[in-house]
Amino acid sequence: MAEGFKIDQRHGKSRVRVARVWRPHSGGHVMVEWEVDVSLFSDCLPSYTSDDNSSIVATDSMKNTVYGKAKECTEELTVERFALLLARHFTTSYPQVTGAIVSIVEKTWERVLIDGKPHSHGFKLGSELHTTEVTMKKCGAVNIISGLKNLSLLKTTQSGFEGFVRDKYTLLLDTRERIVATEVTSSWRYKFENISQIPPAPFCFRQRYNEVKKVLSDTFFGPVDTGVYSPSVQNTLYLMATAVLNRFQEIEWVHLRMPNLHFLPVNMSSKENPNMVKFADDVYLPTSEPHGTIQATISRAMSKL
Ligand SMILES: O=c1[nH]c(=O)c2[nH]c(=O)[nH]c2[nH]1
Repeated sequence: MAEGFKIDQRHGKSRVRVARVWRPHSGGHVMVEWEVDVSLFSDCLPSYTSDDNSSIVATDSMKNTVYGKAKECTEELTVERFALLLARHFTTSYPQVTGAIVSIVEKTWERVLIDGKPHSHGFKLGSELHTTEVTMKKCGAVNIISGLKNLSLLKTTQSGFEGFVRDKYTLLLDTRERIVATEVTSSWRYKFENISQIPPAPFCFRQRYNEVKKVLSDTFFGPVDTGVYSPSVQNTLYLMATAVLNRFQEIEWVHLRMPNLHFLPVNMSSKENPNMVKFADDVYLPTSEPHGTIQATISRAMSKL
């Protein structure tokens, strides 16, 4: 590189919003809403060091490609497969592009049920987001990460926190009875390392996403009648992540970020009315700030063989 500098660079288009509707003759409409980020590793150093833009793939063209490819996809597909398709396109179409990162966030438009019957073209927005980040090199090496955001979970009992460090700054009392609430952000890596290893249908990334979400929330809650006691968010996070790894062999690691959204006991009193509100596991002050944040990445230990 000229002038004794090194440069590490990529360029792309962020927050390309696209919705795609499929209208099969046989049944109800299918629709998705995506926000796509594309970032390309490409040999275009002269554009940084001079006025030579001749090797730049314009970010405007990247945006147009998102819409062009959405149009060309005549069959419903998942965010993972759309990200793979875009990454493959960019890394094979331009000699100077050596790699691509395509990230997509999908909103959950769910088919409406009216009196238990699925509506043919009516959808309502769920709160969770399905995310993916596909990194691909020209040779077809891939890294596929999927995830979810905004999965809000709460238990009114079967949670406590005791035995933690006590020093002069500690005010929190030990408890075996509290509300635990969180908004889970998770990501997990599929072990497929080359596009040739990605299983064709019936393997479905959306189905796997739904199954992972179910394993995470079922583990958080425990059995319907009895629940399961949580001694800390840390322990619950660990059980959630390991349940996913035990269930799905094609998942290599799971990252979980779980804010501890505190519901504080309400006690209110005055001299005249010392017991106006005396906390008896009934009245809480929900808070979002400040909150604890517990996060970990859990993977399988390497076999000692
Ligand atoms: O489950 C918890 N983990 C903590 O690390 C922590 N810290 C705290 O103040 N409350 C809690 N609860």
